[in-house]
Amino acid sequence: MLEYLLELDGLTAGYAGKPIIHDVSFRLEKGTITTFVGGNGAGKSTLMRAIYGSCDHLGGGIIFDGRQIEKKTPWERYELGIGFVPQGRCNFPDMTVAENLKMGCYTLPRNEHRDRIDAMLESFPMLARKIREKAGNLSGGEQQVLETAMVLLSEPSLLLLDEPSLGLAPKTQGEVFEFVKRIAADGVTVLVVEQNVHGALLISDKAIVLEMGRKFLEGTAEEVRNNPNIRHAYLGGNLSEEEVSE
Ligand SMILES: Nc1ncnc2c1ncn2[C@@H]1O[C@H](COP(=O)(O)OP(=O)(O)OP(=O)(O)O)[C@@H](O)[C@H]1O
Repeated sequence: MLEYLLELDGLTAGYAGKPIIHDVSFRLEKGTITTFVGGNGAGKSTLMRAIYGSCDHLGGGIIFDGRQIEKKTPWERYELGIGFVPQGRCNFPDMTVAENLKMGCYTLPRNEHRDRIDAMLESFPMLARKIREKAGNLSGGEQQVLETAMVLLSEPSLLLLDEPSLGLAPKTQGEVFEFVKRIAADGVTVLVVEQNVHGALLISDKAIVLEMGRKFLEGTAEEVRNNPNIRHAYLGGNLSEEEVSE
C-alpha cells in the first residue's frame, strides 16, 4: 500500500479572500521529491504558502500525515513537521554559521541542541568547515544549504523549498540539487518550486504543472519532462539527446 504524507483535496486558497489557487488536488508519497512547474504568476508559491498556512484558506482540505490541517496556523503545521524555506536569503548574516544553527534549534529542548547540530555538521561537512564564518560571507549556495539545515534541525517530515537555486551560478545550482536529493534519501518528503525547471525535474520523482492557479497536469518528472507542450513552454523547446538521457 502506498503511504501518502500529504493530500490536497480540492484546495482553494488566495489572499484577502480572493482565490489564486482553485480546486487543486494531489497526493505526495513519503520520501519523494515533487516540483511545481508553471509560468510567472501561475500560483506555485501561493500553493506552497497554502500548504504552510501563510495565505488564506478558502475551501477544500489538506491532510498531512493523516491529520486534517487546513485550519491550522503555520506554527501548528511547523510543530506537526512541515518545514518551509522561503524564497530569498533568510539567515542571520551577521551571525556565524554556528550561531545560525543555534537559532534553528530554538524550538528544541536545550539539552538536544548540541547533538542535533553535530549530526547536521556530520551530514553537511561544508557547514563544519565554515562554522566560525559569518553567514553573510558564505556563497549563495552555501547560504542556501545553511538555511535549509536550519529548518532541517526541527526534523520536518515535509520540506517546502521555494526557489532554492534562485540567483546561483549553474555549478552551485547543481550542488543545491544534489543536497536536496540527499535530504529526500534520508526520508524527508520534499516539495520544490524552481525557476530551473530542467534541473529540478532531473532530481524529482513527480511534477505538478499549474496554470492560472489550477492543476493543468500531473505525472512522473520524466513524463512531464517529455511532454512536448511542457518542453516548449518551460524547458526551452527541444532538449538535446544528452540532456534527455541524463
Ligand atoms: N501577498 C500577496 N497578496 C496578493 N496577491 C498576491 C500575493 N502574492 C502573490 N500574489 C498574486 O498571486 C498570483 C500568483 O503568484 P505566485 O507568486 O503564487 O505565482 P508563482 O507561480 O510563484 O510566480 P513566479 O514564478 O513569478 O514567482 C499573482 O497574480 C500574484 O500577483
